[in-house]
Amino acid sequence: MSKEIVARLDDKLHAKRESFDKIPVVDISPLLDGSSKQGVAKEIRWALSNTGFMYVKNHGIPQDFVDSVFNVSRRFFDLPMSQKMTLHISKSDVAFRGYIEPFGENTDPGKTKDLKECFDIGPERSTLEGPFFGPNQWPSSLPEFRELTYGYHQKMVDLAKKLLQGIALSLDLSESHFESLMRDPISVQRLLHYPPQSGFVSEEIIGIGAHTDYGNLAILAQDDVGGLQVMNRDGDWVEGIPIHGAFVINIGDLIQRLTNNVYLANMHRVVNISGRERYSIPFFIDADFNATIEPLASCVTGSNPLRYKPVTCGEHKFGRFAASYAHLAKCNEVGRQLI
Ligand SMILES: O=C(O)CCC(=O)C(=O)O
Ligand SMILES: [Fe+2]
Repeated sequence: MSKEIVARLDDKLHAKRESFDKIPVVDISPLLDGSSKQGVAKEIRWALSNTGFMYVKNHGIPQDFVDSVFNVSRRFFDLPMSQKMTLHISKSDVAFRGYIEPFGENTDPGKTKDLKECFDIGPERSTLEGPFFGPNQWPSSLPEFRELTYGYHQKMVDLAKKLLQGIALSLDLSESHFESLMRDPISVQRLLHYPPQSGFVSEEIIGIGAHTDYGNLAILAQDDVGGLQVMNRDGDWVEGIPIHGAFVINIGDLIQRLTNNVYLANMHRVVNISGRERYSIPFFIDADFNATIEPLASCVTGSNPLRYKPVTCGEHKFGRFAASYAHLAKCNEVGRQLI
């Protein structure tokens, strides 16, 4: 049965479908079980320096657990708006936890309003300690939500640390290179919902505007709806087609800075014209708030001269948050004084 076309895309929103030999799918079991860490590191290097993003499979997170987090996420976003707004991110001060409504965060603020709605969770604290560290907000009407989503967050922290061991090896660093920068890292477990768009769709409003991720690494679980577009190193938009059981891995700004652009933080965006609701579950891991990130000497050469000054993780991340959150626009200066 042919599918009814419900949306027409602005030319600027087209993405091509790359063959999979150009978007590597890396089996990371030899990294996790230690049988061939260097072999996986080699594949990671190829992926991140050529295409710039990759899928990982055999990551050890059971699919039925991922599915149960998708289920509870759907139930959360189905709650009435008035209930979701009681958990609004602005109520968590600068801990940045809770619900973000459509257009509440715009990741390409000069160009695009983001239609997505989100829920953010981070490392649990009993009181506000400073930017990115404070109590989470939990929906009282979904008692299982907390255990499932926070459990998923914990598993993602562990997986991200393993992936960063592989990334360190891929850069000829010791596998523990990132440990001293990540004793108590900033991390965000996010749930996302993208309503479908119909009619004429332009860059002005899409699921999530073009952006790079801010930190070290993102691990993304997506449902089977599709709509993720990733820019490859040639500057072409390509479809990040869902692969059942695999995660999409994106490098964030901090790894781009660390590697002096040897690995690029890919631009990506979401355009959901499938006619279906789309859900995704990205996890972001950064470094410690005060960790200084500067280019590795091994990545600075005659043909690739030094591109970045040192920056602290917290300073970089806060700046990107302040630029993209509607609720922070007015308190940008106030927020900055808290750093
Ligand atoms: O939903 C997706 O597929 C991508 C989400 C994303 O890029 C983000 O939250 O930073
Ligand atoms: Fe992203």
